[in-house]
Amino acid sequence: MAPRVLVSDKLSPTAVEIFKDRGIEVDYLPELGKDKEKLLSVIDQYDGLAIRSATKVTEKLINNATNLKVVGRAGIGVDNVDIPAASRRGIIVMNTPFGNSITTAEHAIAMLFAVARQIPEANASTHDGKWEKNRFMGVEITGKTLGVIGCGNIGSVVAMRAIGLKMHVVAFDPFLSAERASELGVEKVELDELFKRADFITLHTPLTDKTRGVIDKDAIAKMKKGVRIINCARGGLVVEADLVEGLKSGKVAGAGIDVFETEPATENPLFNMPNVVCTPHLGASTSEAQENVAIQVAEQMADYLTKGAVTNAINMPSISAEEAPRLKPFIKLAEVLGAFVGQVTDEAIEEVEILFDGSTTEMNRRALISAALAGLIRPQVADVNMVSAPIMAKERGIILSEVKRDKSGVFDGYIKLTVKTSEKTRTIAGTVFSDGKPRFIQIKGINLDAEVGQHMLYTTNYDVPGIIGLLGSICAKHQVNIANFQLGRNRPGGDAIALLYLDAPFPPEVLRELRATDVILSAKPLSFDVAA
Ligand SMILES: NC(=O)c1ccc[n+]([C@@H]2O[C@H](COP(=O)([O-])OP(=O)(O)OC[C@H]3O[C@@H](n4cnc5c(N)ncnc54)[C@H](O)[C@@H]3O)[C@@H](O)[C@H]2O)c1
Ligand SMILES: O=C(O)CC[C@@H](O)C(=O)O
Repeated sequence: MAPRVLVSDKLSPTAVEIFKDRGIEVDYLPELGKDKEKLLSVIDQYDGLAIRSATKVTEKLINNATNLKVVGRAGIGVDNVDIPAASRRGIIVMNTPFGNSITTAEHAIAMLFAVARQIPEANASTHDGKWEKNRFMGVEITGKTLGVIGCGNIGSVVAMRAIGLKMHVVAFDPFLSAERASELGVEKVELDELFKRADFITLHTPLTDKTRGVIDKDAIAKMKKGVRIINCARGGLVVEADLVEGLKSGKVAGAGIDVFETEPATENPLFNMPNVVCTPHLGASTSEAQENVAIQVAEQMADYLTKGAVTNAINMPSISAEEAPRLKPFIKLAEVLGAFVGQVTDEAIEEVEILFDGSTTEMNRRALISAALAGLIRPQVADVNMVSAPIMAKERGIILSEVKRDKSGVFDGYIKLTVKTSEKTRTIAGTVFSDGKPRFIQIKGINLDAEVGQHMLYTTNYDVPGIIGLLGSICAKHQVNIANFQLGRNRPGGDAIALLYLDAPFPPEVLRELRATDVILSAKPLSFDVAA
């Protein structure tokens, strides 16, 4: 059945065309972004949800979205999506990190000029026929210092434009390297230094616990008298009540505000204050940017829904469309290795080590680790997937480590999983053969070459004569048909294991009989999803 996507915000029609061209059924219902109840009632019909900022992807919506696999944000900020809730449900959240950066940077520069020259108020007054030439005395921006808080994609474009306008740019961004700062021609400073020196301040960080309220009354107190503040990033970065006070006192000479603490902002203390220029979250609103983000989000969502490729996901490692075919069998391998250990483990898992040998070191290891964790946790939590598994592992306090090693054996590469619980340490290794199918190549340190079957029985036993006969006769007595058999041992007379391939799940009463023998140490039925 073709995947179904709902577009619940206003997106360029190109996105709809792309979905259709890629064989995806699409419903374009932009009014649903503002109609929470209706959206809640239909969301279970969709595999994908394409949004801008009006749709709020809340935990409640996610809980109703029983088929949803991907949320695509045509834009940058994903603060309208409950990412932890989506991740717990295994839903990928993607954004389009570059498509509207230039447009938003240009809006910030437009705000800079609008506030420097009071253009909106001068415009309104002139339209009113007042000709108030003396009322609107502006300031030049040439030679002035611009303080950029957050020098990422948008902040750096703003910085470059401002340098072109002959401003001096100081930037505060804990993640800005000295090399990048010098490449951009900005001076990297601490926040207090920026407050002290900037004539204009522009914000370009995400809204996080660290950045919330970065411009408050204490920050304003540290600024130059006559500073002008621009916010085209997120409402909440500026404490609006404190900015109002700063404007009233004359400490702040003007502000350009595109984003608000509460949106849609239909009333706000900043409205109608002198030299406060407000726009209704228009930063990304150019035809070019909207075309870019719509195309990008539709391509990314279609790639995921039709090919399993993951690009620009917030909660999942990327998998390119090119690498997806080669990676897919190894993802399956990592998952079955995890699933094997997960099914034989009854105690709480404390530590997981994933060893990548040879060619697997060059692969997308984050994706492989997520797959191994998903397999490991699934016996306890059925609906875990590669998105939710790393979070669940973290929530369970599992310590995760990764080891990379050059090719060390006969295989081009393999993956080995070591799982430590309070009781014991279990190891299993596997590889993918040229037929694209995963194989177990070592269990408990015992080498073997075993395919993965849908229904299996795993036993540990003493290496004594008669094991095959014993297993065979007990199974035969209960009409359990053995399709195949694999044995392995560490040394003659030492530890041994057996893997039985069965046509149906292993009946519990037969297990009891097997465990009652004095040569079978443990017997665990296993099942694997062997579908490609
Ligand atoms: N107004 C709009 O319509 C509009 C459009 C696009 C983006 N945005 C918003 O603009 C913001 C920036 O977007 P971007 O694409 O440049 O993001 P980005 O991730 O490329 O850049 C953000 C920068 O902020 C920095 N940062 C993080 N924490 C910081 C802190 N505590 N102090 C200082 N810097 C910090 C990061 O290191 C990064 O360099 C986002 O909030 C985004 O949602 C708004
Ligand atoms: O979709 C929009 O208009 C706003 C987008 C913007 O806030 C973003 O974070 O990309």
